[in-house]
Amino acid sequence: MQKIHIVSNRLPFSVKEEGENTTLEASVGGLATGMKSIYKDYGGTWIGWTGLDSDTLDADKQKKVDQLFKQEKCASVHLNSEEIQLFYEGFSNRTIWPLFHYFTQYADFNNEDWETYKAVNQKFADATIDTLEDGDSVWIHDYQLLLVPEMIKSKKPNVTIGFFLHIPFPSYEVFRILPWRKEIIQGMLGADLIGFHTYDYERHFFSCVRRLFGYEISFNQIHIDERIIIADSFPMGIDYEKFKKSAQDVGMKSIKEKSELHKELDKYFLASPNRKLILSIDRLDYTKGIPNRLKAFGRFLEKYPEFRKKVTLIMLAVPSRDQVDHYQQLKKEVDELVGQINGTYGSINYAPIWYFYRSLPFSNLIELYSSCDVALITPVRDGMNLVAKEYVASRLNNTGVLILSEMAGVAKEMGEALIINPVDEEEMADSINQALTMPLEEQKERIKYMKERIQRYDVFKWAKEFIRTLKKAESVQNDFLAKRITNQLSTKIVDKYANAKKRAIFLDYDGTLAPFVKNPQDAKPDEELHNIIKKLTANKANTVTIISGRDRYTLEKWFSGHHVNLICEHGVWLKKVDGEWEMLSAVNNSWMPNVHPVMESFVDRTPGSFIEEKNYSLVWHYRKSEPEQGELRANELKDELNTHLSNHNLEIMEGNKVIEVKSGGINKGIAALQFISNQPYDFIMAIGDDWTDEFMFRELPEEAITIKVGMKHTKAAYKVESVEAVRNLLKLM
Ligand SMILES: O=P(O)(O)OC[C@H]1O[C@H](O[C@H]2O[C@H](CO)[C@@H](O)[C@H](O)[C@H]2O)[C@H](O)[C@@H](O)[C@@H]1O
Ligand SMILES: O=c1ccn([C@@H]2O[C@H](COP(=O)(O)OP(=O)(O)O)[C@@H](O)[C@H]2O)c(=O)[nH]1
Repeated sequence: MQKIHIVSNRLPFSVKEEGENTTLEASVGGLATGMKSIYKDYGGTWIGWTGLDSDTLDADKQKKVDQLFKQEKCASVHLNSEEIQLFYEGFSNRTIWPLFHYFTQYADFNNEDWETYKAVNQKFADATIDTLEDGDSVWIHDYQLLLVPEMIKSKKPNVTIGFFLHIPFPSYEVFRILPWRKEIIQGMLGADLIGFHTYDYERHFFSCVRRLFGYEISFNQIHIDERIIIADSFPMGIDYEKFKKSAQDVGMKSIKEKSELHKELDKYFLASPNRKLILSIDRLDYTKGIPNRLKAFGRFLEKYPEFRKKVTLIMLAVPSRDQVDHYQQLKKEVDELVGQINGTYGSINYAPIWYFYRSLPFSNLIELYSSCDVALITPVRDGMNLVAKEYVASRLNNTGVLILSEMAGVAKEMGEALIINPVDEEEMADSINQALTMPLEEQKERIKYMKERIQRYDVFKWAKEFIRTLKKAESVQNDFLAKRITNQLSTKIVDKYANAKKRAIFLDYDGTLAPFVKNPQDAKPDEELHNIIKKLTANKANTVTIISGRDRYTLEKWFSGHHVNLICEHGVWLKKVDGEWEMLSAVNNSWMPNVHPVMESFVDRTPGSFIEEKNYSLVWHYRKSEPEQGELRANELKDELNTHLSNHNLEIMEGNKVIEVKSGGINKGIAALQFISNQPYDFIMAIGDDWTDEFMFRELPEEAITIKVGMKHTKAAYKVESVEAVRNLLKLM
C-alpha cells in the first residue's frame, strides 16, 4: 500500500512525567488534529522531535520514550541541548521566524545556527528515509524543516514529497536579506507540491524563485530540468464539528458540573446584565501584536468612558519560546501595560483586564469562546490564526463580533469580520466601540457567513485537498516522464529514421536548437549546431527545414552555407535550398501603423522591453524586463490588442517572453503542411518549444514524430527537457 508519512518539528503527543510514570499526552493543536486522520488512514508514520532535551535522558529513558511513540506510529527524533539552542531557538526562531514575519530588526544571522539547522534538518531527513519505501509519499511541515524536502528527494527521487509552510512567506525584498536565501529555496524545491495558507504567500514564493534562479513558471508550476513542482494555497481549517459539539456541551452543563472559570464568568454577568467581555488569546509572541492591542484597549476606555466598569478584556497569553530574548522582553512589556491600564481605569470591584500567562485546557477555551461578546485578534503578522476560526465555530446562536487584523492569513477568508490595521490604535479603539454596539441582527448575519465557510472547508477537507493535489503533482510528473524520450525511445526513433527513404525534418530555432539569451541577436548558431545541421543535410534523403518566427535576414545570414530550407515569420516566407524567398501565404501589413504605437507605449512603461519589426509581424519582447512586471504587461497588452484591433484579421501569439502580432491565417502548421503536401515522405519529424510550434504538432499527420522541448502541456507525442537533449538526439541521426 502507498503510505503517506508526516514530518514536523513537534510530534502530535507530548511526554508527560508523573513520578516514575512516563506517558504521552495528545496535542490539541490544529496541525495535530488534521494530520492524525491522514497518517492513520494512509498507514504512515509521523516523524518529529520528542520535545525533550536528549542530554537529560539516560539510555533507558530514551528507549522508553521511543517505545511509547512507536506504539502511536511515531518515529522520534532526539535533539540535545546544543541543537535545541542553535536549531530551534536559534535559526528557526531567531532567524526564520522574525524574518518571515517582517521583523527584520529581530533577525539574527549566525553561521553556527545555520550549520546546526542544516545538520538537524539532515537528522529529520535521515529518520524519514529510514521509514520510507519507494512509491510512498511524505508531507513535511513548516519553517523548522525547510531543507528536508531536497534532502529526501536527492536520496529518494521516487518518493512524492509535499511541503506546507504554516507561517507567511515574505516578499522578495525581505526574503533577499537572508544570507542563505538560495539554499532555503533549493531545499523547498525538493518537494513536488509546496503549500501556503494564502495566495499572497504563494506569489511571494514564485517571485523569489524567479528572481533568484530564473526558473520558468507557468501558472502554478515551476519547471526545473526534468521536474515539475506545483505551488498552491490551502487555507488551513479547524475541526469545526468538535468546536460546535463542545460549545453545545458547555451550554448543557448544570451548575455543579461547571468549571471554576465558568462560574466566575457567570458571576461577572450576574453582577450587571449590561456587562460585556472581550477575548484575546494567543501565544506570547511579538508577531501577535499584544502591546498594540493593549494600548488600543486603553485608548478605547479613554475615548468611550461610558464603557468603563462595563467591559473587561480577558487576555490569555500562552508562554512560548521563553528562552529567546525578544520573547522575554515582550513579557515584561505586556506585564507593564496590563499594570498601567488596570491601574488607570480599575477600581476595587473592577479590573479592566483579566490577564492569564499560561495555557488553559480545551474545555476552558470553549467556555471563553462561548461567553465572550467580542474576540479581539490583532496580530501584526500571522500565517493563518486558528483562534479566529475557533471563536466563530463556538458561537452557537451566531451572536458575537470578531475584530480581525488584516495582517493575519485568516483575514482573507473572514471578510465579514471587522477588519483593522493592527498598528492603528485609534481604528482599533473605534472598532471595539462598533463591536460592542453592533445590533444583534448584524452580528448574526456576519457570523453566519463566516461559519458556513469554516464548516465547509474544515481541517479534514484541507488535508484531503492537499493530498489530492499531491497526487495530481505526481501524475503531472508521470505524464511528463511518460512522454519523455528515453534512451530506449530514442533508439526506436533512430531506427525508424534509418529505415526511411525520404525524410522531412522541421526544426524550430530559439529554445529548440539554441538556448534563449537576453538579446535575441546573440543567439546565433555555435559550432556544435553548425556541425549537426551539416551532417543532417549531407544525407540526400533528408529535407531539413528550420521553421522559425525569426525574420528572414537573420536566418539567411546564420544558415547561408547550409543546404537547409528556411521558413520564417511563422510561415510567411519560404526559402528552399538554393532558391529565392517566396511568400507562402498572402498577407498584408496595413494594420501595423495601428499596432506600433500601442506597443511603443508598453515599451515606455516596461523597462528592458523592446519591439522587433518583421515584414509581416510585430513582436514585443520582455525577456530583459523585471519578470513579474513583464508578465503583467504581457496580459495587459494582449487585452488591449484584443479590444482595439478586433476589426483587423490579426493573430496574437504568446511565445516565450514575447507577444507577437501577425496577420491571421498564417502559422507554422499551415506552412509545414503546405511544404510536405504531395511528397512521399515516410519519416516526418518536428521539434519545437513554444506555443507557436503547437500548430505544427496539431497539423502534421498522426505518424509524424512530434517533440516538445520543455514540460508544458502539449499536442506533441513526445517531450525532451532541453536544447542539449534535442542536439543529442539529432547527433544520433
Ligand atoms: O512549536 P512552538 O515553537 O511552540 O510554536 C507553536 C507553533 O506556532 C506556529 O504556528 C503557525 O501555524 C498555525 C497553523 O497553521 C497558524 O495558524 C499560525 O498562524 C502559525 O503561526 C508554527 O508555525 C508551528 O510550527 C509551531 O509548532
Ligand atoms: O491555552 C491555550 C490557548 C490556545 N490553544 C490553541 O493554540 C492554537 C493557536 O493557534 P494559532 O493558529 O491561533 O496560532 P499559533 O500559536 O499557531 O501561532 C489554537 O488552536 C488554540 O486553540 C491551546 O491549545 N491552549
